[in-house]
Amino acid sequence: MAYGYWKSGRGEQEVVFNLFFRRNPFKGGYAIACGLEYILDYLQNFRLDSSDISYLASLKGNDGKVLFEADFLDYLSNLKFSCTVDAIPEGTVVFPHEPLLRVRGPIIQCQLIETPLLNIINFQTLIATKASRVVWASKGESVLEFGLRRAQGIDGGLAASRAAYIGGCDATSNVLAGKLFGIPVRGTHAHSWVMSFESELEAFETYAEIMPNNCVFLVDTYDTIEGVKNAVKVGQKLREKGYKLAGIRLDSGDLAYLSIQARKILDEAGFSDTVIVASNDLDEEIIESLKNQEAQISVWGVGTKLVTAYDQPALGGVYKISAIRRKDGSWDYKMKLSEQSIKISNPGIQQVKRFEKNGEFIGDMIFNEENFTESHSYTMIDPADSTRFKTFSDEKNENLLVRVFENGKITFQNPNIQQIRNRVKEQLSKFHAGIKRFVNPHSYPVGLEENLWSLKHELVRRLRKKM
Ligand SMILES: Nc1ncnc2c1ncn2[C@@H]1O[C@H](COP(=O)(O)OP(=O)(O)OP(=O)(O)O)[C@@H](O)[C@H]1O
Ligand SMILES: O=P(O)(O)OC[C@H]1O[C@H](OP(=O)(O)OP(=O)(O)O)[C@H](O)[C@@H]1O
Ligand SMILES: O=C(O)c1cccnc1
Repeated sequence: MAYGYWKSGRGEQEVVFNLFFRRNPFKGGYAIACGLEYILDYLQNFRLDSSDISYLASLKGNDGKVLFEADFLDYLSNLKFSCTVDAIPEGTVVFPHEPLLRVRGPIIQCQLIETPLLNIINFQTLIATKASRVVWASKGESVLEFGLRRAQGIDGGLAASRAAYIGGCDATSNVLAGKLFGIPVRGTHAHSWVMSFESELEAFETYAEIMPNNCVFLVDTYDTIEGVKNAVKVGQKLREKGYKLAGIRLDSGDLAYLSIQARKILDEAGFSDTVIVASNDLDEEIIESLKNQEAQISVWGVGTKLVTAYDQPALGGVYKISAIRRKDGSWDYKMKLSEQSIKISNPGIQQVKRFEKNGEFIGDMIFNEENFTESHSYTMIDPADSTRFKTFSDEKNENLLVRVFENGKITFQNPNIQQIRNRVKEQLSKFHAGIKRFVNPHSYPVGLEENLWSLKHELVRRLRKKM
């Protein structure tokens, strides 16, 4: 496509693209925007070096001839990224059809970055959302991300650890993620530690001698209840030396039943401060169920199902063109038609206003920034049902998209990972709890500002007539 735009003399034509998703992941009521930091890094380093150009020069078409002419490759080797990018900051709660990113600039450049942008945002947004659900299920108890061993490759594992921390996990067992992103690292020990000794007791005792301050014993290698008793024996020795038995970990069997039994044994031996960690294919639904069963677990180790987003392995984010600059300087608004109304994209230079009343978010309005004036009162229409509308008068509001890249430079100070994680917490606390429930969540109102709604319907009529 880039070659086509260049060859037809349209490569520099100014356009606007929006990146958005159409459905909340996990049949949930929201998503958490994540991945902007990677995007800014990518855009800042965007270039094709000589090895890229040589590779492209070697590509042949179906006729066996060289695919790209030398002048085009020359153009590519001199290409500097000059688009203007607006984005919703990481850690913001977002909803279907809201542009998470808006890219404006020469069509060749906007197009070349489509796949990287989608790759980064789709994955990290998905994992941050999954993490926030797992954390919601844990009701404020600690969630440790244990996913690297089953993550989608090393780079996927790294990005997943970052997104999981942003989504609300407290720490990761991925030490590289700790080093690179400043995420706290935590972990216990594996069955192999126990199995490498003659007995479980000897394994725990040796561990306690070496790391008396970090004893969380995995008790299920042979028999969980016997394992808890062994942990208590070592705990008593630790106590005599002035240390504490920090915890035990359950990794198999009925986690509700075993945690209740383990709690009794620990309490009776005076270890009421010793925490019970659980792991084993946990996700938000199992955690919710275990809590309903009054499981005595206070730290949750969650791996595979979190970092692979097991029940929905991809967010369906897309990148659609929504405006093209005409020669006379005006915008020609664009949209994609579809038989399915959910797939009809929105036209315009889109921005999102989030309204707030008494500390609670009450609705988001997508509007066309061109020909838009700030006022006291706004009306938005439900895109799925034009008879439903919502009016906002004098309510506090905020435009969600901010300028992050302009004239080849980053123009936005991305907050540090801690601040992004705090933003998630703060944002989630301002939405009605109904959007967070797992079954049939409440649908938060997101509408089209009335002029954008009219523009969209006028365009649909015109496009359908043309066909
Ligand atoms: N009380 C419970 N209620 C709901 N789910 C549970 C409960 N206890 C454990 N689970 C979950 O059920 C699944 C049990 O997995 P599985 O059948 O592999 O059993 P296991 O005891 O782990 O066996 P193995 O010893 O082979 O690991 C896990 O996802 C676990 O988190
Ligand atoms: O279940 P997840 O959510 O992915 O959490 C991480 C899992 O990885 C480990 O299991 P593994 O079977 O690899 O055993 P190990 O502890 O003996 O290494 C750990 O014991 C957890 O069960
Ligand atoms: O217990 C742990 O620390 C652990 C287990 C599996 C994966 N990561 C960490």
